[in-house]
Amino acid sequence: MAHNLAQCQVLVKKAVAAGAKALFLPEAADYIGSSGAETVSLARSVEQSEFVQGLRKEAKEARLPINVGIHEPAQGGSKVKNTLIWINENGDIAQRYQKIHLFDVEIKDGPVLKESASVEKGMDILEPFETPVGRVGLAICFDLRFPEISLALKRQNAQLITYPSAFTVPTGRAHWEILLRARAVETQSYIIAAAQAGSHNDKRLSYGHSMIVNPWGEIVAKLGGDFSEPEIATADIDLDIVARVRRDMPLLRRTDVYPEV
Ligand SMILES: O=C(O)CNC(=O)[C@H](CS)NC(=O)CCC(=O)C(=O)O
Repeated sequence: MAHNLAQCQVLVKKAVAAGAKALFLPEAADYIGSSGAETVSLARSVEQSEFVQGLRKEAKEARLPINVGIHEPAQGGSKVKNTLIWINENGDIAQRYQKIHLFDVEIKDGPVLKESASVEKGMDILEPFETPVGRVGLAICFDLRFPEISLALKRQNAQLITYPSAFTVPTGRAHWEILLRARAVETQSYIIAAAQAGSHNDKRLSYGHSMIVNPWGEIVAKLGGDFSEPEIATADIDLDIVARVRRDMPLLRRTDVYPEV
């Protein structure tokens, strides 16, 4: 966790140097455990987490809002929450989202993961909130495969939607870009997808390819999948483009035919 904090501090420096108004870090940026038991044993409350406290300090010193995926202990102690927090420019934790969809897969000759064994599922979509870069809606990684969340966030006037992730390599290769661009086109929003890249331990490898997609579905910034040091992708967020795309092509829902989400 100390190492991950140091990596994130490199990213804060790079974001400040680039003149960024906000920094979006990946899912589970505090650590990736090599087993469910390890993931649970490492979880700390935000007050007790050196990782979170360290980032709060960075945010405050740089006056830079930071969105970051972390683990928190769930009630009872046998599971964790896969949480995404918004640390504002004063260093305060202003928003919190708990991952709704948990990644349970058994892919032939590919990853076998059962997130629900160690993670408690979230029960709520968080209402989008105002930030210096626009109105942000939060979702995490596997949530990307469920357009209902992004549509609900759009209905509540999100202008940017985040998908901090640690995608597996085979599923990332097959689906990452197409899903992110689809969510951008459907919601006519900016999609910010900060991704973990490379090897975590013997068992886990992440796809990387962080991306920022504009409301027309164009990739406006993109990173690779292999790094010697942490990298940032930057893009101008132009809320006039959000307004224009929505005005030029209104996507009026037929909630008389299908349910509203
Ligand atoms: O394990 C942790 O501590 C952090 N959580 C994750 O990395 C999660 C659960 S294993 N990863 C995903 O949801 C990948 C989804 C994915 O790869 C896909 O949808 O294809």
